[in-house]
Parts: sequence; structure tokens; C-alpha cells
Amino acid sequence: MNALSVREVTKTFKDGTNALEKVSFDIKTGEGVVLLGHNGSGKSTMFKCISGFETPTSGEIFINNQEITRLSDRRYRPLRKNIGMVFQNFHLIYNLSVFQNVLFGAMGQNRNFLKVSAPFASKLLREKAMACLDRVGLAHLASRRSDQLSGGQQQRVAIARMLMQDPELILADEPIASLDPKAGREVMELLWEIVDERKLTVLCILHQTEIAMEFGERLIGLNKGRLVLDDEKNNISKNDLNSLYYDGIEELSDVQ
Ligand SMILES: Nc1ncnc2c1ncn2[C@@H]1O[C@H](COP(=O)(O)OP(=O)(O)OP(=O)(O)O)[C@@H](O)[C@H]1O
Repeated sequence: MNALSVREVTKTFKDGTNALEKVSFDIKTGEGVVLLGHNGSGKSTMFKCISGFETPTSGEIFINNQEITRLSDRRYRPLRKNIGMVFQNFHLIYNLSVFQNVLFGAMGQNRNFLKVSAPFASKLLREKAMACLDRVGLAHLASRRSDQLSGGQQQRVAIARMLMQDPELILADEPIASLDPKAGREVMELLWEIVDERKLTVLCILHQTEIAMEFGERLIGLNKGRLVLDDEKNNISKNDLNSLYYDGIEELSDVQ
């Protein structure tokens, strides 16, 4: 079964910018796919269309075989609960504790601010938040303010918050772009371990081609809004990756 199907999706913004042009791909349930492409190639626009924050100009998107392309926000909201998002800049509330940030991950299921506020949350939710924090190795920092953590730790908190949602599909938008190479690798290893153990589906935007080749089972690539690469990692050459960024004119030196 496909967790995600994108069918001939085109997105033209009001100012005439063609961000996506007839992009099609499928992601099977449990698959880990990396999305690559130069700045401005349409990756974020693709994510916004999948998560319902932009509407494609034409084409269709299906999540678990249900078409979501033009659902109203009210009808899309219950489906969005199943999509866990991880962002480059973590999107934590920095003057609140780590624990509170993780509890907020249950907002989609509860829709009541008090139910996910630390002093009022149920024992069940509080225990779940601690278990999620424990899974990312940060239970001992639960009471610390989020702005007193390193970047790698903040991304781990964001992953714990995402786990509170019990998502089925994860959209990770450059999850390691703000981190140094060591912290970035640790976050990728953690994310992929969790994806494997929970049999989640993941689509992950990356700019580091060597990390993409290491973690992605399959790589897809956009160039100027068009899908120009979609293959298993083992079938992808250095030239395939170069052509995503440089139209084959220059060479990347860091790709093995
Ligand atoms: N709201 C908008 N209105 C007009 N043009 C937009 C809008 N959002 C994005 N674009 C344009 O659409 C194109 C694709 O942008 P997008 O942000 O999807 O690229 P990206 O691949 O995510 O880039 P990056 O790697 O820099 O994040 C760019 O030309 C961008 O300027």
C-alpha cells in the first residue's frame, strides 16, 4: 500500500512562479525516502502541498489512498494528526520546559490547550511525554527550559514532540541543516532508528548528498520544479546527483 501518492502536481503561485510542474511519485508504507534538490527547486512547496498548507494548482495527492488535495482545513485536520513534522529550526517554544514542549505534541488529538498543559494534563499523557523523552535520551532534561539545550538536543525534543502524535507519515524538512556534522549524524541515526522500530513512512528533505546516500533507501530529486530523479540508492551515480545541482556542468567533490 502507498502511504503517499503524488499525481502530476503543479503549483503556480499568484505571481506566476512555477514551483512544481507535473510532479508524480509514490511512497510505500514503511519506506524511507530522501528528497533532494537545489535551493528554490520546489521541495518546501511540495511539503506544504502534502501537509495541506498550500493547494496544488492541478494534480492530486493521496495519503493512505485518501485524496487530500482540496480538502477544507476542517476536513484535513483529522488527517494531519497522522503527519509528524520535523523542521530545520525545531519550532520549540523556547521559554517553556522541555516536558511542556513534548506535551504540546498531543494537541492534535486533544484540541484543548488545558489538556496538554503540564499542570492539568492527565497522568496518561504525562507518562507518554516522559516515555517519548526517554526514547530520545532526554528524560533527565525534562524540566529544563528549551532554550538551555544544544541544537542537537532541541531537535531531539522536537522528535519527542512529534512522537506524542503517534504519526504514520513523517515529513522532515532539512532536520540537520542547523546542526554540526556530529550532532546532525546523531539526529539522523535517531530519527531512522525510530522510523524503523515503529515502521513509519518518512520523506526527508536533505542538502547533504552523502548523508542522503547513507540513510535514504530511495532518493527523489527536483530540479526547477520537475522530478528528475527517482530511484533506489544503489542505482544512483555521482553524475545523477551532480545533475540535480549543477545541470552536469560542475562536479560535487564530496559525493562518493
Ligand atoms: N508563496 C510564494 N509565492 C511566490 N513564490 C513562491 C512562494 N513560495 C515559494 N515560492 C517560489 O517557488 C520556488 C520554489 O520554492 P521552495 O521554497 O519550494 O524551494 P526549496 O526547494 O524548498 O528551496 P530551499 O532549498 O531554498 O528551501 C522558488 O522560486 C520560490 O521563490
